[in-house]
Amino acid sequence: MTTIEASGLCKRYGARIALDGLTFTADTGEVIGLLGPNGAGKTTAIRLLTTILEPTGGTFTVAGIPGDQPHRIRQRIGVLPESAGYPGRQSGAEYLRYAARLFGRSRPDARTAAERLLADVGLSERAGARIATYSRGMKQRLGIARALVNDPAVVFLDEPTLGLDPAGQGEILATISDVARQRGATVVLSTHTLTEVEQVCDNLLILDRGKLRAAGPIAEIVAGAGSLSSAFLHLTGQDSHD
Ligand SMILES: Nc1ncnc2c1ncn2[C@@H]1O[C@H](COP(=O)(O)OP(=O)(O)OP(=O)(O)O)[C@@H](O)[C@H]1O
Repeated sequence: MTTIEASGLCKRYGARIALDGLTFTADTGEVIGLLGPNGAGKTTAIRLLTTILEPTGGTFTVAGIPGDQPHRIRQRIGVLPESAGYPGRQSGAEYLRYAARLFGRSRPDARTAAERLLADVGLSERAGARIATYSRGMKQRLGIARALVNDPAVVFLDEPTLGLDPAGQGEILATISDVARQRGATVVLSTHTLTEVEQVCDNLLILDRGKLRAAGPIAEIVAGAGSLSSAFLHLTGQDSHD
């Protein structure tokens, strides 16, 4: 089932075009990578699809809901923004229980949901510890759990592995795969790390300076270029640094 449809999506800031006609679809259970160098338009695309920004052109639907109904879309999505802040004095369990209550869960339901989500992201053992004592990777996993609290159809993760060591990165990537496979959610993963894309993404969108340079299964994008890094260099003129 198609869960995201974007057609000619544009965002302008005065004379600057941050996103220039993004068109793609994504399906249930798919991890779709949004890849591109700095300034490519990845965060802008995520902000448009999550209804934080309004497009200056084009149309989209998320979870079958048209983009002009942002309140309904927000009920059906989960988001881990690029730089999420956390209340350091709360425990992970308190934070998730509160988030579940915001979505209208009863107190016992919120407790059960928080416990399950903490287990899903491998944080059960630290559930009662203050978030201030969590590592960066643990905070990111808590952020993913927070994004799942309303059982979303589509989850948007903006550079979730930024600043993590390889072990932390691996844990996040495993969590992302689980979200797509076990929950059947669509995951939109923004990154500029090619190895990450190759490990978890089914399909890929390569953006550069606001324009979509390639879209489709990784194997198709790699075909001809020999490797994803060669394809990336060819499409964006930039080295991938990994
Ligand atoms: N509020 C804004 N006002 C003006 N220009 C903006 C604004 N937000 C983004 N831009 C510009 O739009 C372009 C796309 O930015 P965006 O943040 O979407 O890129 P990105 O691919 O997420 O980059 P990064 O990997 O550095 O986060 C950039 O040229 C950026 O400078």
